[in-house]
Amino acid sequence: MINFLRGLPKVELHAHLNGSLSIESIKELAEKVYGQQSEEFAEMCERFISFEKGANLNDCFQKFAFVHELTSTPQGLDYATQLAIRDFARDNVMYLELRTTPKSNGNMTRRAYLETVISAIKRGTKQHEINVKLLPSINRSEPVAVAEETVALATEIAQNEPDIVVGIDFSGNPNQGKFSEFAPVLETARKHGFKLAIHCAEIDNPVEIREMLKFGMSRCGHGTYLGNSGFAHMKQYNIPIECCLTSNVKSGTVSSFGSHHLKQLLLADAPKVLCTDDCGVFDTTLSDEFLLATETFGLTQSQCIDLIIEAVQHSFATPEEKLKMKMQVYAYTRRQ
Ligand SMILES: CNc1ncnc2c1ncn2[C@@H]1O[C@H](COP(=O)(O)O)[C@@H](O)[C@H]1O
Ligand SMILES: [Zn+2]
Repeated sequence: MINFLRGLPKVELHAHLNGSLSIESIKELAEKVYGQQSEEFAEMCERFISFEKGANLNDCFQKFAFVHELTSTPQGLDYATQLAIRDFARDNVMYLELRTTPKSNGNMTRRAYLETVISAIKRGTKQHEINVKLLPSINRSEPVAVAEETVALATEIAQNEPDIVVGIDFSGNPNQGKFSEFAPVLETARKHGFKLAIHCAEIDNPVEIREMLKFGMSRCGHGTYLGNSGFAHMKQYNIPIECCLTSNVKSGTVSSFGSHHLKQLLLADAPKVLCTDDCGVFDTTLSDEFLLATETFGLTQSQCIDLIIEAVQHSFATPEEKLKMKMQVYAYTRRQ
């Protein structure tokens, strides 16, 4: 099964750039940024991917600082983006929607951050057989003014790069920030033609979940606490839930793989896509996530193919790109 899954051309719709670097790539990046690496750095890498029993989401969010340090210069960010694309391409991901929060610091502005990532995407897609889109992220734990700047920049840059900048992601620590305060800027993004991928119901917050469902979205990140009525809503409006099994279990929002809500979504025939979230932090790959789904829920090879086709449908790709992806999947299945 694992060889079939590794070879299968896959679609990754939920991947945060700074969370997606494998340990090997982090080491490569550190070599590039800092030069020769110490034993201490190797130990930090081990700590980065190890989770204490009972770890929670807040613990996860602390981990990102480690990578953010390495991507705090244009050179580091450029290299990190290329490495992330290479890692996904090596796992036979044919289409990737990468999301990342533009950050400003003494080395670069948010505009420079986005331009650096886009330039790396353009080179990465020439070097590897992969199509990559970008969803600039709004981090809910930052001020609304930052979100406004991100959406304004995304809107401007998308005029020159309409094939790359296709949507906006709403993410960050769900214990912080209020969705209602970000709704106006997300509405502006939607009016400018961006698709919205919103982290929704990653924790149990019924008031916010209601607000988000009313607001609407193109895709829902996690959806863990939507409950049966929420799942029915998503099915009615054809909004897929981006399921990230390892992320949810390691961050403690789901207690075990067997109790993951993917099971209910499969039973209800509700829209769903399998994703990694942060394959670096959670030490996984998209192929591993599919393997987990086959082992936990008994999915067959043909059901895995159906899930890829479902992801193609829910991607923010053009109709031509979607057709090309389907042909690639069918060509692979014919060779099996
Ligand atoms: C585990 N579940 C999650 N829930 C919510 N937001 C998450 C997340 N995992 C990652 N992020 C968001 O992505 C950022 C890292 O990538 P970028 O620096 O943007 O490339 C994190 O700082 C957080 O804002
Ligand atoms: Zn996420």
